[in-house]
Amino acid sequence: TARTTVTTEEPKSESGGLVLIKNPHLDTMEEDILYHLDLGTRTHNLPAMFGDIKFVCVGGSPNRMKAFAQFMHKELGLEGSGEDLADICAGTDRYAMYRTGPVLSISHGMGIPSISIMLHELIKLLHHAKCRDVTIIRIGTSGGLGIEAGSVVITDTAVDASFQPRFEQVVLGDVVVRSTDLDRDLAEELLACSKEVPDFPTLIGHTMCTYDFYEGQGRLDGALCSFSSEKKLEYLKRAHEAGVRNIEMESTAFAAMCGLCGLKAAVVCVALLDRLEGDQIRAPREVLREYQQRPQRLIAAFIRRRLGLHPPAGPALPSSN
Ligand SMILES: O=P(O)(O)O[C@@H]1C[C@H](O)[C@@H](CO)O1
Ligand SMILES: O=c1cc[nH]c(=O)[nH]1
Repeated sequence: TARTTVTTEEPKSESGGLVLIKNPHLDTMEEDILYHLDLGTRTHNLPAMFGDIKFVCVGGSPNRMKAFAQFMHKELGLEGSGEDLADICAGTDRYAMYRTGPVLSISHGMGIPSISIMLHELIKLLHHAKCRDVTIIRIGTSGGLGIEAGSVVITDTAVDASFQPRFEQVVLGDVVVRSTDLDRDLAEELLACSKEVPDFPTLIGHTMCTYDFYEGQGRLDGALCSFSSEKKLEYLKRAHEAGVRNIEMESTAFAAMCGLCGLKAAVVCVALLDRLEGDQIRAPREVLREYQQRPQRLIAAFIRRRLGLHPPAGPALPSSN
């Protein structure tokens, strides 16, 4: 078990747009194998493959991230249908990665351990590839808190299950605490872009990140539950009063790791339900599929705007994700 709590207030040094790697050991390595991505510095020319990437989008499901890359391909007006985009990480089934134009789309699986492994390797990839001025966005799903199902939440602050803006990682037996600040200007820019996709509500709020979908998010419907429905509601209402508008399972680790490495980061998640009204996700699959597309449509509008591709093209997303 962990012994001490060490609070790190590591300053964000000026990176000149480059990705900051805070690991002196990396410089001494002759080769870096990005094992879970099936990529490496000896086996792949990472600057040639990825050097011009400007937008990285991550999300839990491999199919969602493939659908997003295909959608972006069309939105950017690139040649071909985009249906044949290849999985760059096809040699491993841990994560899936697609690129189209300056956009990289990668899956991260469920929960902090899974996204954290992916981010270590992705951030090193961006560093080895000498990428500059990269914006990274998590496009996900979540449980809403006091908001209508289908609403999209842009996170201003990622908080833990005690509503604190921190991410705790056990390192050599000590608990290391890292800040979970996200880029305020980016969140406001995304909110402004949401005016271009007016058919669903978009708001800014705190996002609570938990280590579990069931007990960890105060659900009564898991295999284990040791609390009453009153206690659950009391907890969720306290979260709401603290500014939490949605709950998911990756945002604190994502915010902490990207922030320390100098990446401008945002979290944009759709709410699949209002947790003040229930625990089970009852919406039909078709409805859930359309909900999942909402953050993708918002981010497409944002990327198009950043690239000067205005006004939005607006073709429908494929029905798969
Ligand atoms: O990336 P997604 O939207 O899949 O992430 C949320 C948080 C958990 O990973 C998962 C739980 O259903 O959904
Ligand atoms: O309630 C929910 C829905 C999606 N993802 C979560 O983590 N929680």
